[in-house]
Amino acid sequence: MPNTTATNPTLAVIGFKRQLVYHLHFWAFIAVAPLVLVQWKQGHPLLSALLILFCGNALVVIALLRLRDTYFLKGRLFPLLAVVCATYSTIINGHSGLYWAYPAAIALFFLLPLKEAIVFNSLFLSIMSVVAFYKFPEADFWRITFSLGLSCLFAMIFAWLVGRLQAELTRLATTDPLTGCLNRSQLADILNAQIQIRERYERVSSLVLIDLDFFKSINDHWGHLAGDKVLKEMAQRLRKRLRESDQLFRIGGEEFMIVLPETRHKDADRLARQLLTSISARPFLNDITLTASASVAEVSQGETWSVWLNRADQALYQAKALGRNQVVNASRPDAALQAEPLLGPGDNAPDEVAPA
Ligand SMILES: Nc1nc2c(ncn2[C@@H]2O[C@H](COP(=O)(O)OP(=O)(O)OP(=O)(O)O)[C@@H](O)[C@H]2O)c(=O)[nH]1
Repeated sequence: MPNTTATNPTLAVIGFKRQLVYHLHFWAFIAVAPLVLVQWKQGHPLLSALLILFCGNALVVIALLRLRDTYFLKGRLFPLLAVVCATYSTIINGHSGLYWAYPAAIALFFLLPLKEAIVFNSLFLSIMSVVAFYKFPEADFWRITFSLGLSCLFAMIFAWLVGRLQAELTRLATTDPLTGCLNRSQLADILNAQIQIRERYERVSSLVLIDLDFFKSINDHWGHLAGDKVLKEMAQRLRKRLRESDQLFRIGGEEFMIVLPETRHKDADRLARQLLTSISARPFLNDITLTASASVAEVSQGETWSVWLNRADQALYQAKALGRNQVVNASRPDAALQAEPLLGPGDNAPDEVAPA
């Protein structure tokens, strides 16, 4: 099965799950395949048939993962068949069948979503307890119930912690630690999703780029730590004005990007102007007056995410070249001529940045 390096955290998680499914099916097949014959020879054709089903499913999943890098039913058939085989084997074989209940219960936590695995395992544990109660002496019934229950509990704790670790690592890999905004790792995926909505449903999205003006002079004048605090406050001010569905990225030192789903350039342009006003209207850290430049680009038919972003980038460059503290709309070919400066302290030269 392909083991390529993932290009973003989401793909890394998907790759991890595929590897897990592959190894579980592979080693379970190796362990269980000989039992088909053993059970057949011992005169248990039904169990032998169930094991054939289990091995057949494992083989198909292994082949699909090797050849197409995909599998079906989210790997649910494996744990389902495993618990059925283990239960039936315990009923007809006694202790020698019971040994298989332990790996089956643990596999449930590896392959199913946590809540589903807990429900499924509780059911499995109850059935196995009933079987043990009728099949074995009372002391064994208690031993089996507690040891199987403890195995399930350990597996559940492990799966829960791995899930939390995975979520935390994904959060760390996809967000900027300073501002909490998304970083560039998700950029292509999120822009591509908007492009697909545009192509499929003809619903347009826009993106806004915002870059603080003369930010270098803030660092030079007030120090890097103050610069960091300004960036944090900037993200807070932007976030305050955005909807839940909008996505805020920090894509460069003092450059932010906002993806606005289902938003035409006219509305995006209005929002960008309001955002620039919210930046220039009130000093940062109570003292530092700042302006920003922005560009707006509505996604066009047939363009790729990099072309879309590049259009916005060019427009932002124009906004800077035209004197900053303004919005340039990338959708208009004559955007440069129509850019309108905003009122505010942005007319300051870099060395004029001073306490308000
Ligand atoms: N404090 C702080 N500064 C940063 C961070 N990332 C980038 N910078 C600074 O941001 C400044 C960006 O400078 P420039 O690219 O010249 O841009 P600018 O001074 O804003 O000028 P214009 O964009 O042309 O208006 C540099 O001084 C960087 O060191 C950061 O995380 N924290």
